[in-house]
Amino acid sequence: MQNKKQNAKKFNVDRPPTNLKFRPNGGNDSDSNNSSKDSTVLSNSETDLKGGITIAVESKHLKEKEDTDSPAINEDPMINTLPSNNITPVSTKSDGEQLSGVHLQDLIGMIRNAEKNVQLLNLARVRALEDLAKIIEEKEALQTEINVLEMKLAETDGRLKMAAQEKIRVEVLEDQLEKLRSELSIRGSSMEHARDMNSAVSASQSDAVNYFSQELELLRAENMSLKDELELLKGDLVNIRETGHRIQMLEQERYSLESSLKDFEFKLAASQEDVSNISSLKLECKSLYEKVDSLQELFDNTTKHTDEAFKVLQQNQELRKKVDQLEESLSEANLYRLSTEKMQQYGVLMQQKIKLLEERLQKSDADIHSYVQLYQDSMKEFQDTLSNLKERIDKRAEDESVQDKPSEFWSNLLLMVDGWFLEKKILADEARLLREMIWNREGRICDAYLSSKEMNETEIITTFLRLVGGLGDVLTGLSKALQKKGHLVEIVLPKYDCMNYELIRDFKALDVAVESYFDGRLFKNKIWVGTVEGLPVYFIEPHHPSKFFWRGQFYGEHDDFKRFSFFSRAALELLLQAGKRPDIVHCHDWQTAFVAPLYWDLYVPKGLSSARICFTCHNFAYQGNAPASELASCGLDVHQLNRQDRMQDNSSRDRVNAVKGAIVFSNIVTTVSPTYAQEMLTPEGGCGLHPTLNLHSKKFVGILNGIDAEAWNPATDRFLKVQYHAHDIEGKAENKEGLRRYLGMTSASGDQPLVACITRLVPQKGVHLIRHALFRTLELGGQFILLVWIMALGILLMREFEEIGNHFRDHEHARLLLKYDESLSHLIYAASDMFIIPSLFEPCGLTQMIAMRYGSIPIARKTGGLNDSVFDLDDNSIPVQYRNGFTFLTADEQAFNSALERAFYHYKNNVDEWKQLVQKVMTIDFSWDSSALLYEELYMKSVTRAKTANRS
Ligand SMILES: Nc1ncnc2c1ncn2[C@@H]1O[C@H](COP(=O)(O)OP(=O)(O)O)[C@@H](O)[C@H]1O
Repeated sequence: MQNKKQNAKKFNVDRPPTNLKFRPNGGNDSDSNNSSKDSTVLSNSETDLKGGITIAVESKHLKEKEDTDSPAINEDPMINTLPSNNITPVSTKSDGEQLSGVHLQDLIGMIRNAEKNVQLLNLARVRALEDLAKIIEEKEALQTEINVLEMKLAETDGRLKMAAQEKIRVEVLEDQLEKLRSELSIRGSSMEHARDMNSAVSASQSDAVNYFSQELELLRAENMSLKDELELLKGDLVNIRETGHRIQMLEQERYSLESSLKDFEFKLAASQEDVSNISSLKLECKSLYEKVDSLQELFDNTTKHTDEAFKVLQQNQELRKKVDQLEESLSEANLYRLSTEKMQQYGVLMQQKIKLLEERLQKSDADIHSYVQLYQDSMKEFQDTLSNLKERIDKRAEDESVQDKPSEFWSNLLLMVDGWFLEKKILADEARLLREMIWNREGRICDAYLSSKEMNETEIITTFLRLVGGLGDVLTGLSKALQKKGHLVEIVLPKYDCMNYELIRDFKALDVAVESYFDGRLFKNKIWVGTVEGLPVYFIEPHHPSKFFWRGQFYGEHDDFKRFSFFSRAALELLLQAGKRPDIVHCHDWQTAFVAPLYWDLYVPKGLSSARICFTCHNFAYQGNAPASELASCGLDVHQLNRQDRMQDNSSRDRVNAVKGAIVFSNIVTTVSPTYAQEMLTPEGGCGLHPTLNLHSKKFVGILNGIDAEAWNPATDRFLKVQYHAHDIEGKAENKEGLRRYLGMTSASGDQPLVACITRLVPQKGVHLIRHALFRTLELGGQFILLVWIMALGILLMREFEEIGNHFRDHEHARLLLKYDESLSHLIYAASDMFIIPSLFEPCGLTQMIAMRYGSIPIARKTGGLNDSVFDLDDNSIPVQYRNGFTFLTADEQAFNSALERAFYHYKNNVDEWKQLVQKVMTIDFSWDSSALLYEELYMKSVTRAKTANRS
C-alpha cells in the first residue's frame, strides 16, 4: 500500500533528432496568457505502480482533437536570449595571430588599469599630504595654546603660594590677637587706656582679616577655574596625543601608498617593456607569417608539381603495364593462333557440359530445399508435440499433487472461507471467488494455504485475498478516480520480474513485438496486457541484453538512468504503434521524466501529437541525474538538451537532470501538496531546482494526494477486531484493548492515551523525534507503539532501534515492532488515540490521513503535505471547522513536547470534546475523488488551451 512511487513512461525514436524545435507559447498550461497549438488526450502514469508507470487517459469529454501541440519550454525567456548553439567558430589559419592579439589587448588593458591606479594613488597621496599639513598646523596652534596655558598655570601657582603665605600671616596675627584679648580680660575693665588701645588694634585686626578672607575667596575661585582649565587642557592633551597617533598612521599609510606606487611604477615600466617586446614580437610574427605564407605558396606549388609528377608516373606505369600485357597477348596470340580451331571446338563442348551441370545443380537445390522444408515441418511438429507433452506432464503433476489432497482438505478450506464471510472478515465477492477456486481444486489456493501455515488468521486472509485481486500496492487511487469520472485511463509499466503477478487479471502476451530505439539500434519489446483493479495495464518487456527489468527489484540499480530512459522511449513507441491518441500523457517521477523531451522532440514529428504532457514529482530529492552523454542512448540530442535552460543540471555543466527536463518540457507540472510546492520554490527546499521551478512557476501546482478510501475504511476493515464508524466509535476502544492484549501490554486506565507511529525509518521521518516521543509519552503517562520498517541501508538505525526495542521488550506500556506489516498497521491505526508524524520534510504523507480516517489524532510537524492536512486545535488563526490535530514548527524536542503535552491535556481534561474531535476527523474526505477533480480541471484547461491555440 505504501508504495505509491515512481511511474515511468517513455517513448522511442529510431534515430537521433537533428534539431530541437520549440514552438512559441502554449507550453505553460497554467498560464492563461499562453497560446498553444495543440489539443491533447490524457495519458497518465500512476505512482502506486512501483515506479515507471504510465497511465494513458483518454477523456470522453475531450474527444475528437487534432493537435500539434506546442512544447512546454517556449515561455522560458532564456531560450529566446540564448544562441541556438554554444560552439564558437575557430579559424585554424590565424591562430598565432589571434593569440598575439589577445595578449597585446590584455597587456594594454593591464597598463591602462595600472595607469589609472597610479593616478588614483597620486591623488590619494596629495590628499594625504594636505591632511598632514593641516594637522601639523593644528598641532602647532595647540602647542602655542598649551604654552600660554602653562605660563598661566605657573603664574597661578605663584599667586597660590603667596596667598598661602598671607593666610599663614593672618593666622599668626589672629593668634596674637587671641592672646592679647585674653591678657586684656585678665587685667580687667579698669584700664581705660588699655581698652582704647585694644579696640583700635581689634578694628585694624578685623579689617585685615576681612581683607584676607576676601582675597582668599578670590584665590579659591581662581584656583577652581584654573583646575577646570587644567582639566580642559588635559583633555586637549589627550586629543593632541590621538592626533599625533593619527598622524603616525597617516604617515605609515603614506609610506605604504608610496611603496605601492613604486610597485605600480615598476610594473608599469615592466608592462611598457612588455608592450615594446610585444610590438617587436608582433613585427617578428608578421614577418614570420609572411614567410609562412610564401613558404605555403612554395609548398603548394611543390605539392602541385609533385602531384602532377606522381600522376605522370602512374600513367607511365599503367602504360608500361599495358605494353607488357600487349606484348604477352601478342606472344600468346602467336602461340594459340595455330590451335584456335581446336579451341573453338573444345569451347563448344565445355559450354554444353556447363549447361548440363547447371541443370543438375538447380535440380539438387530444389531437392535440398524440399528436404529442408520437410525437416522444418517435422521439427515444428515435434516441438509442438513436445510442448504439448510438457504441458500435459506439468498439468498432470500439478493436478496430481492437488488431487492427492483428500476431500477433507477441500472441505476445510470451504468451511474456513465461509466462516470468514459469516464473520464479515471478507466480502461476498471475495468469498465467491475463493469458493470457485476451491471447487475447481486450483493449485494456487492449495499453495496459498500451505504457505500460510505459520501465519495467524489475519495474515492467512491477506494471503488468500491476494489471489482474488486486492491490489493496493500496485495502483493508486488517481487512475480509479479518473476512471470513475468517465475517462479512459490506460497504464504503461515495465514488466518487472518482481511484481506480484497474482494481482493481474487476464494477463497475457500480445502476438506483437514493438521495436524501440536504444544505443544506435532497434530492440524488440514484448507487450503484455492485463487488468489491475479494473484498470487496463500494458507491461513492456524489453528484449535487451541488459535485462533491464529482470533485476529482482524496482529501483536502485547502477544503470537506472538507462533502464528508465529505455522504458520511456519504448512506452512512447507503444502509443505510436498502437495508434493511441491520448489527451494527456501523465508521467510520474524522474523515471518517466524522459517522456516530455522525447515526446516533443521525436514523437510529435512522427504524428503522436494529440497529447499534453503532465509531470508529477512525488519527491524532488530524486532527480535522475547522469553524465550528459547518457542522454543520447534513448535518441535525445545531447547537444541541444545539455543547456542551462533545458536539461543541464543546475549544479554541473556536464550532467543532465531528468526532472529538470520534465519541468521544462511538460505542459503541466505538479507535486503532491501545495506547501511542498511552495517549499520547492525556495533555495532551502528546492533541492537545486528552485530556479527552474520559479522560471516555470505558472505551470507548477501542488495537489494533495488522496488515500484509497475503500482500503482504509474502519467501517469495513477486515483486519480489525471490531469495525466502527464516525457515528459509533465504541469499537475503537475494543480494538485498542484487543491490540494491547495481542502485544502483551498492560491494559491501562481510560485516561491513558495510546500514541502510535507507523513509518519507514529514514532520516526524513524525524528519527530523533520519534525516539524522543517514545520516552516523553511514557513520562507523560501514555502508552506507545512504534511500527517501523527499516530499509536495507539503515543498518545503524536498525541496530539502535533493535536495542531500544529490546529495552522495552517486556515494558507494560511500550512496544517497538521492527517490520513491515500491513495488517498490523491497520490494527494500530484503529487502536491509537494519537498518531505522531514528526517528519523533517514530507512531500505529502499518507499516514496522517489514514490515522484521521481511523480516529487517531495527528501530532505533526508543519511541513509539506502535513501542513496542508493537519491544523492545530489551539490555533485561533484557523477556522474552527478545519482544526483537526496538533502541530509544531521547529524540529526539536521542545516544540514537539509542547504539541504532545497539549494533546495529552485535551485528551485528559476535555473528554467530550476529544470524542467530538475523533468523530470529526473520521469524516474528513481524504479520498482521491477531490484530488482527481483538481487533476481533471488541470487536464481540461490544458486541452482546451491547446485546442484554442490550434484554431487561432
Ligand atoms: N512498518 C510498516 N508496516 C506497514 N505499513 C507501513 C509501515 N511503514 C509505513 N507503512 C505504510 O506506508 C505508507 C507510508 O506512506 P507515506 O506517509 O507517504 O510515507 P512514505 O511513502 O514516505 O514512506 C502508509 O500507508 C503506511 O501505513
